[in-house]
This record gives sequence, C-alpha cells and structure tokens, in this order.
Amino acid sequence: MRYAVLYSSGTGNTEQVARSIYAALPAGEARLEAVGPDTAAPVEEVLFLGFWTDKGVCPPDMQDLFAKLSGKQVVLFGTAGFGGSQAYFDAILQRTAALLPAGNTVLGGWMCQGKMPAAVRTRYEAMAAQNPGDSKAASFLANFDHALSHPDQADLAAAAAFASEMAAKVEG
Ligand SMILES: Cc1cc2nc3c(=O)[nH]c(=O)nc-3n(C[C@H](O)[C@H](O)[C@H](O)COP(=O)(O)O)c2cc1C
Repeated sequence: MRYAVLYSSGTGNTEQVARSIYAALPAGEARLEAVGPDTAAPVEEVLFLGFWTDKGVCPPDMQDLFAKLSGKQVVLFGTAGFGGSQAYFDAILQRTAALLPAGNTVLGGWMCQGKMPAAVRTRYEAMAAQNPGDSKAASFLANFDHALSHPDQADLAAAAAFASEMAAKVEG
C-alpha cells in the first residue's frame, strides 16, 4: 500500500472530503482511516491527512498523529467553517504544516468550507439581536448560511481532482 488517507472529522464534513480523495487514488494502493487517540504511526510513504479546523489549525488528535510521523510525503486537506478566501485557507494550511516534525515533506494542501452546527447560528442570532447594527454578526450569519451546503458536489469533485494531481506528482 502506497497511500493512506487519515482524517479527523467531528461532524462528517472532512470525512466526506476524505472519501472523495480516497476514491480518486489509484485502486488497491490506498486505505482510509479515521484518526483516533490511539492511531498508530502509518507505514505508507504518502499520507493524505485531513482535518477540520479547530481555532485556526488542525485539531489535537491530528496534531498527536503528526508527532508520530517522520520521513513521510504529506498532503494536507481540510474543511473550515469560514470560507471567504483562499488566503484564509492558506493561512490554516500553513499553520498546520508548521506543526509537522522536520523531515516530513508537504506536497500540497487543499481546503473547502464545511457546514457548522445549528447551535453556532443561534449564537450569532443572539449577537445580532443584542446589537442590531453589528455588521460582524450579520457577516457571521451570512457565512453560516453559505457554509450550510458545503462540502457540495463541486467541492468533492475539486478534492478528487486535487488528489489525482498529488498522486501524479508522487508517481512522477
Ligand atoms: C470547537 C470548534 C472550533 C472551530 N474553529 C474554527 C475556526 O477557527 N475556523 C473555522 O473556519 N472554522 C472553525 N470551526 C468550524 C469547523 O472547522 C467546520 O465546521 C468543519 O467543516 C467541521 O468539519 P467536520 O464536520 O469534519 O468536523 C470550528 C468548529 C468547532 C466545533
């Protein structure tokens, strides 16, 4: 097995992307696994590591896995509640890549927006109600509603295309 797709997903968005990436990799050369506290260091040479965004970076379970990696070729992918700009995604990818131990090589990174739980909208609604002129609350609400349909079919197709591109890079 050459590739492992390992992902951390609390509410399913990143899992959807991970499945799309897995399906795009060469048949019989990849495996898919959800990361947990006891995930062992993978033996595959190329790792697609998927994460949900937790306060601007990958979550602790993924960081724990990172600590076990050395000499790997790594492709990062993720989902984030805010998705307004590529620069925002790039900053998350950069902060996440910086957590990988030296000696691992990052081949590329890709992210898309992912829906958030209804409780988050309720919090934004309370913000807006408390301060009706608050443009921040209004933009949070607009972003929440925009995120609701993501990852969508276009996101999943883009994730698959990205995976194929990364595999082609590896296969040389
Ligand atoms: C505790 C917590 C912290 C979060 N922090 C961020 C954040 O800093 N930036 C962001 O864009 N989204 C943030 N989100 C939103 C999630 O990253 C987003 O909804 C993601 O798609 C969830 O993926 P999952 O369904 O695979 O768990 C946060 C969500 C939770 C629950």
